[in-house]
Amino acid sequence: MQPVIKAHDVVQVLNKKTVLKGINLEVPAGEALGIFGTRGTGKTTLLHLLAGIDQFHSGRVEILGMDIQKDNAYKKHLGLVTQERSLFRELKVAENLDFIATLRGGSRAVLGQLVKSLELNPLLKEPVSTLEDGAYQRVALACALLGDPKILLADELIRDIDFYSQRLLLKIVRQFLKEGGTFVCGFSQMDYAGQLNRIAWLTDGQLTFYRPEEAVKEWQRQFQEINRQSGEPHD
Ligand SMILES: Nc1ncnc2c1ncn2[C@@H]1O[C@H](COP(=O)(O)OP(=O)(O)OP(=O)(O)O)[C@@H](O)[C@H]1O
Repeated sequence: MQPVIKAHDVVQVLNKKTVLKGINLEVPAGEALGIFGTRGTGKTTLLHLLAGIDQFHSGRVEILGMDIQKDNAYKKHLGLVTQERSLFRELKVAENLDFIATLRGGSRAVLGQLVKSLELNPLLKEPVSTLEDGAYQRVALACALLGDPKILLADELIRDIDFYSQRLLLKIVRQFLKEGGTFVCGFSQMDYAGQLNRIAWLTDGQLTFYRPEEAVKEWQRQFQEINRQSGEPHD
């Protein structure tokens, strides 16, 4: 079967710095792929390029069989949760949801279902600017899933938020995957690797692929190596 996302030799240069140095990636339908990397390795850069927010320097990306530099139609099948808050801050939660549902052709039934499953009812009248991080991420995920996307891209979906919101968000992502969706997320805390099918580890502008348990082992190995070099105890 044709991968839903395919990147070939993608290079991105930002401010004269080559951030991505030849990304090759194939994501099959239904996969939960994590793009892992420490701070500033280029996870957001890669996700923004897949989402069509930023043009890239060279290479080729196909999403749902479309060359994204030539055909924009793939965007209606994407949902995106950005790392920076990108909803309308001064609008209420309900107004954000209504606006995005209208823009993306999301049905009232889907909107109602997302409000229920992400437990947004108590938040509907709140301005987005007042939400704490976990509540904000629940609204952001609802907005991304309006319009029934086939692919969900998310940047640090559950980092540094309350445990209850984390569990709700992961539950909805699992449901999205069960219904045939494809999930690609950037993350920087290896604790979440077990939620994913495969890890694409971004180092020095290139990806290395691991099974989640292998990635965890490699992370522990690197951690111990750093401790060893700095004279700290191993465990
Ligand atoms: N618009 C830009 N102009 C110039 N440099 C940029 C730009 N955006 C990002 N960078 C640089 O590109 C590199 C990768 O940044 P990016 O935000 O993609 O990393 P990241 O892995 O998502 O980091 P974090 O975990 O901190 O979010 C960093 O060195 C960053 O400073």
